[in-house]
Amino acid sequence: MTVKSALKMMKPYRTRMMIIMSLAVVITGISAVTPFVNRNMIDQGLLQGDIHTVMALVLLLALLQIGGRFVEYLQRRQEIDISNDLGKRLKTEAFEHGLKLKPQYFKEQGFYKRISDALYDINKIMNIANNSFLTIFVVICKCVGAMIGLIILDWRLSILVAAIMPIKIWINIVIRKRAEKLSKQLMDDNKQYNSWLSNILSGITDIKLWNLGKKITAEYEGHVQTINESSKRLSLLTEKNTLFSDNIEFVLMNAIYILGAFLIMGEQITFGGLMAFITFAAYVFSPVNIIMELRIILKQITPSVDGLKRFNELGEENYAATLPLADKISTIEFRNVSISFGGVEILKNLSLKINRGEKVAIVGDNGSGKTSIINLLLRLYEPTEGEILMDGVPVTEYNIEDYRRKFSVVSQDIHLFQGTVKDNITFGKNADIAFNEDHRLKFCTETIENWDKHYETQVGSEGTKLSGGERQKVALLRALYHKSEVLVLDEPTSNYDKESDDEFNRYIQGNTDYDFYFIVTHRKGILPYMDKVLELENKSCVPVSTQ
Ligand SMILES: Nc1ncnc2c1ncn2[C@@H]1O[C@H](COP(=O)(O)OP(=O)(O)OP(=O)(O)O)[C@@H](O)[C@H]1O
Repeated sequence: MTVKSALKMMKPYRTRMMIIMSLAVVITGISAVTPFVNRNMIDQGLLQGDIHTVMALVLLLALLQIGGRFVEYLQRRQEIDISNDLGKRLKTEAFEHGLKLKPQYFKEQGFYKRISDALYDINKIMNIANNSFLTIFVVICKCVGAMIGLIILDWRLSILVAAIMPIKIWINIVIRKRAEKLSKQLMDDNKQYNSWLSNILSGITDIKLWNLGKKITAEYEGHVQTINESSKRLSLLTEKNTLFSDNIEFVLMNAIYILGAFLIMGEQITFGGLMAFITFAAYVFSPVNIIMELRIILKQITPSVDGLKRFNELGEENYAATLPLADKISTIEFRNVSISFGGVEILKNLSLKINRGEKVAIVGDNGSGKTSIINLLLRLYEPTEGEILMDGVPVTEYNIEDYRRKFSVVSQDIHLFQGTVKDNITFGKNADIAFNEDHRLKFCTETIENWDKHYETQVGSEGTKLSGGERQKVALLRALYHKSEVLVLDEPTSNYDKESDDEFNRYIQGNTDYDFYFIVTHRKGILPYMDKVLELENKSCVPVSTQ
């Protein structure tokens, strides 16, 4: 993360940052003053047997301590607010960016994996904020304050304290390098686990049917074990850092005692001065330790910062275009369109032109590329070569949301969201469902009206409470409810019973609600009602008779 991008990220929090820094100045003052009060309390109070001075200075020390803690609390509050808000912002932005990504990025890794990887990276980065990254200002101020106090108390002992710093920094550099490597390993382990889990979650039924439970559990255990080992190595590294730092401090303290003893004997420092020095040397060390640990944490998040950067750089679909689409589309054209997957060509040089009012069926063998044509039309796939035009303009020049608004779609793989049938049809619009009056749709609406709760029936997770045919009927009603110009149906009746299929064909036959109809089908009954039937053969389309 560059300093520039970090500063840009913190821009909305300028006021809060100012508050944090002002509070830091107060803490610096308290840190600088406290050692002197402590020394005077010992020299002029304790050693002189002056109880009044002791009482007064102890009270002053208590006030400084309580005041300092309260200021730190106020500061921490600001920090938590910033961290929460920043976390929410980053996650929401990543989620929104994820939704806008070009569909090609979900081919190899599904949406869940892409998003969960990005959210994992954000959580890692936010770790920094939660580990009081902002407090670094305060910590530095505190350290500087205490250092000034120590120098005034005794410059010779202060040199001893300062001499230890390069050793601590050197250890830290070594540990940081290792931390970066281990963090990358932990991140890769977590991402692999996420990928595995997203694949498993969607296959629970098959896991049961094929008795894969034991195998999957063993795989799960393996993933958890790998992650545990990586995080253990990382945690132990932090512990090693603490171990070395503590021992160095221990040696230093003893050196201060010895040098301090000589200084007291030479009457160059008072007893109270030495005690105050030793107590407040810790004021210097604990901030230095925090800063060093933060440097390690910074290294730990480097792979996540890089990962998030790569995610943010993935291209989005065209949401920016302002080129208006005609209210009524006249033509849709595929011009020399080819598409390949992993070097395997599925469609080659496909050209076709559909005019307004035409009903088009696409037929062909399994895997011949019918759904690919639909996905190209819906801009879920991009042609490897050639282009698709709407009213003579390449579709890529239109704003993606405006473009998709032109389509009412029933996909081959229907997804229903958890909720009621009505939720799934209207997407939360509180309007009445008026299909009931359309008699041509009775084959769909009657199915739903026969249920106890009609449109209020719960569909279950991914629509599992409904049968395959019922799901297709709900999906058809959804497409019709959000009526637009182009009706796209990809094997919409593959699970229908014979009667419903016939009714559906009759519905399409008499229907003029849409300007364009694209129907992918293996069922021949609908073909006589189509204006054009295109058969996919040898990676291209050939018109066939509609009879
Ligand atoms: N996202 C993808 N990544 C890789 N290969 C793909 C992808 N989408 C489609 N294919 C491949 O392209 C070919 C055509 O697939 P498509 O779904 O278009 O066929 P289809 O004619 O609709 O088949 P079906 O009648 O079985 O539904 C298949 O061999 C499929 O494996």
